[in-house]
Amino acid sequence: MPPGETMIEAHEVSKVFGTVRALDAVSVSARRGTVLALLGHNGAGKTTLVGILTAALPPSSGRAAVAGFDVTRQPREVRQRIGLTGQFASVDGQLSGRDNLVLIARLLGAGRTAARTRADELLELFALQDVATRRASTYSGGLRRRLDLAASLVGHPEVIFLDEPTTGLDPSSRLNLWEIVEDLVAEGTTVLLTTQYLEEADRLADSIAVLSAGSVIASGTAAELKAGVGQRTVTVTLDGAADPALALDALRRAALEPVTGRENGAIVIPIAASRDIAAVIRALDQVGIEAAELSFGEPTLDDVYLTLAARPASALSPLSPEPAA
Ligand SMILES: Nc1ncnc2c1ncn2[C@@H]1O[C@H](COP(=O)(O)OP(=O)(O)OP(=O)(O)O)[C@@H](O)[C@H]1O
Repeated sequence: MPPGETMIEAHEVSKVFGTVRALDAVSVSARRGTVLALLGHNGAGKTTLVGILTAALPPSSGRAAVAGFDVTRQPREVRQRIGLTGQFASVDGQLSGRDNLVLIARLLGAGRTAARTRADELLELFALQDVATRRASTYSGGLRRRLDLAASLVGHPEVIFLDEPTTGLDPSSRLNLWEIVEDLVAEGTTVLLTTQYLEEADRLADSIAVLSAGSVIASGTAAELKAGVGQRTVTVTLDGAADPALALDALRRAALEPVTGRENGAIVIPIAASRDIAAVIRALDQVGIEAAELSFGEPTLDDVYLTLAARPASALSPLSPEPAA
């Protein structure tokens, strides 16, 4: 399959459990070698969508395909091409890390020698050699996640589903896992990631879909989402001798809209473009004020999330068009 091929696609997928509409006409897609992140509070529908895309759960309506195979009509082909981690973990705590990987390779049909070779490759890739013969139940959280991810890769999947891969990990284990995911993606693996950590989506995801009560309420790149709700700002801290009123006046004359910030009387200036940073400095310079400190603030995904969460459900609409399938 050539690069750029759509590897994950859900088109108007709905799922109804009795009276609960867990998913309502959800459309998402991801191209080969990219990361799609699903964000959403508990109960938003992330697990249900992952269940449908992994051919574990039939959709009530709509269609979904993974690696070009329809999840309803070709579930076997789909399952052969995917790896699952997280809430779907298949690691047996009573077995060593190595025996887990060998067992999975054998279950996937590899011969004894090939299974051992694959296990050793993965132990090396995930730096698990030193603990390879220890029971998995004795592993730390970080080691367990690495083994879990290694287990999902035994069959060389084209698409992997990472369900909250770093929840509960310390910062260095989290970073380590992010680097592994980035390497896999660089080699062409496609990743669907569910996460509660906006920083994780920001770092790893090429595109993000925000789910709320079964609907996609926003989608796009992290930058697009931030531009949709966030506001870039310049924050200026004056030194004690400078007159804040004079500074505010000068900034207003430069067609800027400064507000006095909450901390240390700092002045916060919303800006539309990078050139406005220069306008801030020029305006202050013209009245002989030098900023003691000047910082530039990008909206964060947290801003996006908080803004979306604050909107009444009736006002929710996608911030940007769905990425083309
Ligand atoms: N088998 C089921 N039967 C009935 N309702 C279900 C079933 N599975 C999920 N739901 C409901 O569907 C909605 C979406 O659940 P889902 O587990 O997909 O959300 P989620 O975003 O994955 O949440 P979490 O982060 O808690 O796993 C919830 O209201 C949930 O209670």
